[in-house]
Amino acid sequence: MLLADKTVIITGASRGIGRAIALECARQGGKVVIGHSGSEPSKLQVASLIQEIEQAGSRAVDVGADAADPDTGSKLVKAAVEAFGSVDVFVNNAGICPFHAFLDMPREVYYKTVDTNLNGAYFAVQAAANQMKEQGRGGSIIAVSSISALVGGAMQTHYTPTKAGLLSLMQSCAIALGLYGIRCNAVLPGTIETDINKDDLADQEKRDYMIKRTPLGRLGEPDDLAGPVVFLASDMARYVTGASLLVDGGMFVNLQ
Ligand SMILES: NC(=O)C1=CN([C@@H]2O[C@H](COP(=O)(O)OP(=O)(O)OC[C@H]3O[C@@H](n4cnc5c(N)ncnc54)[C@H](OP(=O)(O)O)[C@@H]3O)[C@@H](O)[C@H]2O)C=CC1
Ligand SMILES: C[C@H](O)[C@@H]1OC(=O)[C@H](O)[C@@H]1O
Repeated sequence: MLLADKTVIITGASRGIGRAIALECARQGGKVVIGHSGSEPSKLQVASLIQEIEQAGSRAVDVGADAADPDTGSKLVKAAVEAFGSVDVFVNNAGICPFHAFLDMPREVYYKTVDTNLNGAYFAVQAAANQMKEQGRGGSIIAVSSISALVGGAMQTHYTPTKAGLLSLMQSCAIALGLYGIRCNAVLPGTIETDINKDDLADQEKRDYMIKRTPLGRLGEPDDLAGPVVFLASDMARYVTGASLLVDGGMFVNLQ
């Protein structure tokens, strides 16, 4: 098992990509801290996820706290240390993408998106890194960025800068934390079918267009991210830091 004896914190793990990552980490022997918003629906989703993780033979605890809050990272780290004694892997995954046009972007939508996706992540990565430094045996930090770190979207002008920001944060942290054996990498998903784009992909024309742009001929599933994240989390990736891995079925390189 690739993550035996490791404690993994994953933000936004109640559903979608984060949930798939949490389950695979557990299957690989990792003990899991599940971050989520703390809303009533998320509590139910997390309860069923913890059951699945236990059935897979591992253990999990959850922390319901707003990813936008700069104190949430410390709460996740505290929960990990209390429950399992360490933090070995931190996956920053929580995110929102409320599609909206640029010219009349409401300030509150802009700030909420940047706070949730990037500002909270900055302090969460900092909290995880400080814990890993204290433990003295390195660690792995992974940000779920996006193909949108590299390309634009007319309805995502508030969102794409957060994904570029996460990619850049991992690159700079790889330099800042290499000294402590802490590796920092980013995964860049393409279009993965989850709640975040349910409404957008309900438009059949848009859906067909996104599939047509993808050389592998289908949209992504949350589980498509699980393997790449587990690899980066594991010691198999021991010399990989500052890297970014597109997980997009080939969409990015498909110009013509
Ligand atoms: N789906 C896609 O095509 C792509 C997604 N991504 C990125 O992947 C990540 C996961 O997205 P995805 O799984 O698709 O989306 P989902 O909407 O399915 O899941 C989002 C997750 O983030 C959590 N979350 C959202 N807001 C907050 C908050 N304020 N505080 C705490 N947790 C919060 C949710 O928790 P709760 O259930 O409690 O609300 C949920 O667990 C995001 O960062 C997204 O940008 C990147 C590229 C493509
Ligand atoms: C939410 C979008 O469908 C999704 O988010 C991303 O980061 C991808 O680039 C897609 O646009």
